[in-house]
Amino acid sequence: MSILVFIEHAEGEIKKSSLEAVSYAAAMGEDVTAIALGPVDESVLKVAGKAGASKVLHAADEKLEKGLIQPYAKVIAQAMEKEGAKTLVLAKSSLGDPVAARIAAKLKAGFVSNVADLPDTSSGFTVKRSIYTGKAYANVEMTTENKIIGIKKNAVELKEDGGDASVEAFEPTLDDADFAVKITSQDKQEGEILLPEAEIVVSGGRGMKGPENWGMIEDLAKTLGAATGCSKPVSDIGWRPHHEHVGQTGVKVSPQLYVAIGISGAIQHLAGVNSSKYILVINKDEEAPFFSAADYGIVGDAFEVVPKLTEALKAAQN
Ligand SMILES: Cc1cc2nc3c(=O)[nH]c(=O)nc-3n(C[C@H](O)[C@H](O)[C@H](O)COP(=O)(O)OP(=O)(O)OC[C@H]3O[C@@H](n4cnc5c(N)ncnc54)[C@H](O)[C@@H]3O)c2cc1C
Repeated sequence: MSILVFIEHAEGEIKKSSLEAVSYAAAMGEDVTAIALGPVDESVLKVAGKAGASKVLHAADEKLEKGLIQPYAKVIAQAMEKEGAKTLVLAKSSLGDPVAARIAAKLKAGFVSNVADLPDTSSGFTVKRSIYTGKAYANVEMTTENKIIGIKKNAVELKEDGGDASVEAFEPTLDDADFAVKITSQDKQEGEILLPEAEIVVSGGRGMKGPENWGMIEDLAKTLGAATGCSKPVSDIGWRPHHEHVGQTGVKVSPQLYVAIGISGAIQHLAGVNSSKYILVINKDEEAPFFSAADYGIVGDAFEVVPKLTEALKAAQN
């Protein structure tokens, strides 16, 4: 019996969070089949093998190009039935969660999202999910035969030592009613790294004193290939656009590295960043609360530290 993993792709690549989901399923010790929807090159899908999938089902229909909840749920449920898969694993995402909820209703499956560790099967089937914006864990027992597990970003080690997966065309049964809801257009910020997807985020707070000083944040971000973010007051005052505001009431990020510059570390800000793998804090006040959430800290004036850091990184890159 195999585990099915729904993999999302964008701009000709499988999303890293989906590859983490494949690695999670492979670590469960069963054969892993992945499923990808919409047009994408076969060579891209083969990469799922490195993370642990033996096969990728590809429903290449152009109508599945954009992530539509209803048809996606139908296709993935059909794939589960075809493969005899009782477990579906997918990355927790704005697409994955509603698709999973719909499949759960269809297949009478239990669904737990934001899972951060492998299931404990010593007595029953219990998964550990991250709650309270990463501040605590809940153990959840799943008693249904069909199970859906949504994986928290950055919680699982990505396996990269497998071979290529085989790719098999998958022809689902769909009808016009499945496409009753259409995405008519999608606008994306151009030329920037999107904050929610970024692997590295460089954020500035009120300690930056004014918008005229953001050049050094942008320079550091560009050097690191990072997206830029900010604290709420910074966007409230209009120093930075609102879509950069990180925190409880803003964007929640889960990058590999979050660099917080001149941000105090209020609980509402931390709520948006504590899923980051590593946090580096630069603050001139050694008592700033952010230091207790940091993996690395530099106590110093941002106006001295940041240009030196950027310079050193540029020198190291050359
Ligand atoms: C309901 C509610 C929701 C909220 N939601 C959010 C949210 O989503 N996101 C969010 O960010 N906030 C949110 N807030 C606001 C939050 O409580 C804090 O007020 C805010 O995060 C503080 O922003 P800051 O750290 O940029 O500014 P400050 O608290 O003013 O901190 C500035 C920091 O910069 C440091 N500093 C000053 N000069 C320098 C220098 N030269 N070099 C280095 N460091 C320097 C200071 O030591 C200080 O630690 C919310 C508040 C409420 C009540």
